[in-house]
Amino acid sequence: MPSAEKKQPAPAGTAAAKQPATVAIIALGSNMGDREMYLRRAWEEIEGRAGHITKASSIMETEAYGYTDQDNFLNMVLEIETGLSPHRLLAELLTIEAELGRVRTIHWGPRTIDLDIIYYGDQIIDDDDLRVPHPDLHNREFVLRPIAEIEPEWYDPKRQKTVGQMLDELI
Ligand SMILES: Nc1ncnc2c1ncn2[C@@H]1O[C@H](COP(=O)(O)OP(=O)(O)OP(=O)(O)O)[C@@H](O)[C@H]1O
Ligand SMILES: Nc1nc2c(c(=O)[nH]1)N=C(CO)CN2
Repeated sequence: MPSAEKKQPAPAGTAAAKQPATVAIIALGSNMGDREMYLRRAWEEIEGRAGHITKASSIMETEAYGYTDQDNFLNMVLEIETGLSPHRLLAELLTIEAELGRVRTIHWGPRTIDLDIIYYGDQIIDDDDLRVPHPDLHNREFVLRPIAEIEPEWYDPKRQKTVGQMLDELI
């Protein structure tokens, strides 16, 4: 896996010095209202409070997966370097979703913005409130394709395959 864990210490005295940065992949999706605006706002908020964005995929229009009777999504992924723990990162993403007006109604239903942690370095987390790598990512072209664009060799520690391999198997 390329550069998933960055161990070099941050300069002493900075906030980031408390914990070495970890490279994480965040998936963004929107299918309500001004979808591009929601992606842009989420991007700005992630940079401001979740970590430093190091790579961004292109924005892709995708048909709804799962609950299909809803509008098309715009999807993309961001690669970030973050000093936050996985649960702190999740808490920040949930706050951003709430601030951008997301209301949970239908499972897998329409949303102004959905933010998922797909990978957090090479960690495997199986808690009630946080599962990483995302448990359904291998079935989701709208997740695999944008990651493959920026990190095709990213190695999935659970499925023991690269993102590129999983995408090839899905399509
Ligand atoms: N990897 C993860 N990233 C984001 N949320 C997660 C993750 N694993 C578990 N969760 C939990 O999922 C909860 C509900 O998520 P959400 O409503 O966005 O699900 P969903 O988007 O409808 O479905 P899916 O997670 O399959 O895309 C969150 O409050 C969070 O606690
Ligand atoms: N195309 C697409 N379909 C979805 C998406 C999404 O982001 N894109 N998110 C879902 C719930 O997380 C359910 N279905």
